[in-house]
Amino acid sequence: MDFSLIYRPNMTNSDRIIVPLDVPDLESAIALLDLLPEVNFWKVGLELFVSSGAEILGILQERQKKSFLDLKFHDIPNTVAGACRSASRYRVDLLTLHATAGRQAMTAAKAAISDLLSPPKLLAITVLTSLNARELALDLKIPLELSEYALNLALLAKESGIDGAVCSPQEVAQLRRVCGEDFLLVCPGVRPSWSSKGDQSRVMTPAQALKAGADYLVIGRPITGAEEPKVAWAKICQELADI
Ligand SMILES: O=C(O)c1cc(=O)[nH]c(=O)n1[C@@H]1O[C@H](COP(=O)(O)O)[C@@H](O)[C@H]1O
Repeated sequence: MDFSLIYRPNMTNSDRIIVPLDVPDLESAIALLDLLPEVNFWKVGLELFVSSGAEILGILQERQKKSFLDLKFHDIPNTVAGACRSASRYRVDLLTLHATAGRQAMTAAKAAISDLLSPPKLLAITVLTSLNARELALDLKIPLELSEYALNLALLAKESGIDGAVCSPQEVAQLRRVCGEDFLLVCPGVRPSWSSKGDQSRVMTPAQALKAGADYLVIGRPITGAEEPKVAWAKICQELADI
């Protein structure tokens, strides 16, 4: 099913790409912002936040960029709720927590930010895109098909009042069908045909992922690890302009 023309019609397809600042320090992050002024949506994850703190979030705001704070909270309800409230202080657009923290943690997280003027949208991580079906069954002992497990976690998040989910492009069509149009679906695990998978397992190309119903694509190393990041960015935007 092709959802790409139905969803978010006021956005260009390049507005749907989120580039992660997966770098070890603030200087490298600023260098990437300077190199890719075309990118409007950036993700700050564990590597940069742990090394450099929140300063980058202020810089993104000054530059009028959208921001996704991806700290993947996974703890007891009281702690997850407090972390979400603290993170909301940075006025980020998106914030992640793990669906496997459970219903109470997700409900508490939502409640903890509901009185804020413009709270971030909360996204629940379903099944990390680096995992494959074999690892899920043999190592993690999850007795469900991977796609069924991802769907269950997304539905649990939705029932708990969470705004959307992070999932692999391989599950996004099913999640879109079941969770509906208003549930935000963000897909990492996106690889153009000309790039390598690295540690990602469940991948699709940018065009396939958008057509399958993703709202946003997180695309990192194919752009930031390319010899010429600007060229890689332009190539992906061109591929998406053609769908
Ligand atoms: O929450 C995420 O963004 C995330 C969830 C997931 O299941 N898989 C995943 O790769 N990510 C993040 O998405 C980005 C993917 O980067 P690349 O593999 O370089 O494209 C990284 O910053 C990961 O932390």
